Order: sequence, then C-alpha cells, then structure tokens
Amino acid sequence: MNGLLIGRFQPFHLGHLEALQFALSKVDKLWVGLGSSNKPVEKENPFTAEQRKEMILSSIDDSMKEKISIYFIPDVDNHIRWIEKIDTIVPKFDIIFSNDDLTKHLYSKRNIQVLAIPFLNRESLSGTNIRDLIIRDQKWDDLVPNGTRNFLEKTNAKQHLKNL
Ligand SMILES: Nc1ncnc2c1ncn2[C@@H]1O[C@H](COP(=O)(O)OP(=O)(O)OP(=O)(O)O)[C@@H](O)[C@H]1O
Ligand SMILES: NC(=O)c1ccc[n+]([C@@H]2O[C@H](COP(=O)(O)O)[C@@H](O)[C@H]2O)c1
Repeated sequence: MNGLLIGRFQPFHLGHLEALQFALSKVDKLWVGLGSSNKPVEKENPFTAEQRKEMILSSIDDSMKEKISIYFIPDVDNHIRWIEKIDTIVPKFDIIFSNDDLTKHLYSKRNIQVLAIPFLNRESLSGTNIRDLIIRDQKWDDLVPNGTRNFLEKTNAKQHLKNL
C-alpha cells in the first residue's frame, strides 16, 4: 500500500518526523508532498521546496529514505484543480494522511482512506512556533532533527528569518 502526506515543513521538525514514522507504520511506500512549492519566499514560507527537501533527506535514516519519495506540490487557485494537479505529480496512493478538514473533504469523494496523524507535543512542535523562537533568539534546536538543525545553522536561518 502507498500513502501520501502533504505538508509545508517550514522547517521540518520532530513532529513531522513522528508523522512520517506514523505514516510508514501503515503503508509500504510514502509520497511526501512539499506543499506551496510555487510560493515565493516570505515570512510564513521562508524555505524553498529544494531547501525543505534537503532538510528532510538529511534528517531521516537510510531505511526511511528507501520507503519515501518527495514531490513538489504547487498551490492552485481552485481546490478541485489542486487535487487533480496532485494526480499528475505523485504515483497512485491508497491512503492520505492529513489533519486538515479541507483535504479530508476533498478526498472523501474518492476511494481513498483519510487517516488523521496523532500530534506530538503540538504546543512546541509547530513550524510557526519554531520560526518564532528562532527570530526571538530563544532555544529551538531541541525541537528539530539534527539534519534540520545543521541546515538552519549553516544557512544562517536566524538572519534570513529576521530579514523577511
Ligand atoms: N507536532 C506534530 N506532531 C505530529 N504531526 C504534526 C505535528 N505538527 C505538524 N504535523 C503534521 O505534519 C504535516 C505537515 O504540517 P505543516 O507543514 O503544516 O506543519 P506545522 O508545523 O503545522 O506548520 P505551520 O505552523 O508552519 O503552519 C501535517 O499533516 C500536520 O498535521
Ligand atoms: N488549493 C490549493 O492549492 C491547496 C488546498 C489545500 C492545501 N494546499 C496546500 O497543502 C499544504 C498543506 O496544507 P494544510 O497544512 O492545510 O494541510 C500547504 O502547502 C497548502 O498550501 C493547497
């Protein structure tokens, strides 16, 4: 069985890692969709799709890499066209992993199971919170995997975020 999990991963954090592990406990192959791949870099979307892919690949081990493929999913002005667009980008899948009501609704008319993802420590583990901690010079590095931490440090993400 194949599954799809779409997220923004701005940046890829330990909650996202847990979400991928949860999804992989249900499917053999997981397509990870990097949402808003066509959005310009801005405060809420500070990292490009290529950079988010780098964070994910440097944060997961080889056995996970074998089961995951990453795809770029652009935003589209119409939701129906968005899921049609996804069909042209990712291979067939049986399950979509999402906590988003709109995504659940969009796929409810198809023969695709929608599974909710259990949240891990959601108060701390959200992209919004981590971006905010980085900007405010607060401790954030224990909320992300090593791959993401190294990426954010080497690219001087603090300054980048402050400049947006
Ligand atoms: N703490 C968490 N534990 C488990 N799953 C999570 C957690 N945070 C996000 N997810 C899931 O990961 C997927 C991608 O989420 P997304 O990229 O929107 O992250 P986010 O941290 O909520 O982002 P932001 O705060 O920037 O909106 C979604 O399915 C979301 O439900
Ligand atoms: N019409 C659209 O382009 C459309 C609809 C729903 C979600 N998305 C994208 O999917 C990604 C994940 O969204 P949620 O965090 O709302 O599940 C985001 O990048 C979001 O922009 C796009």
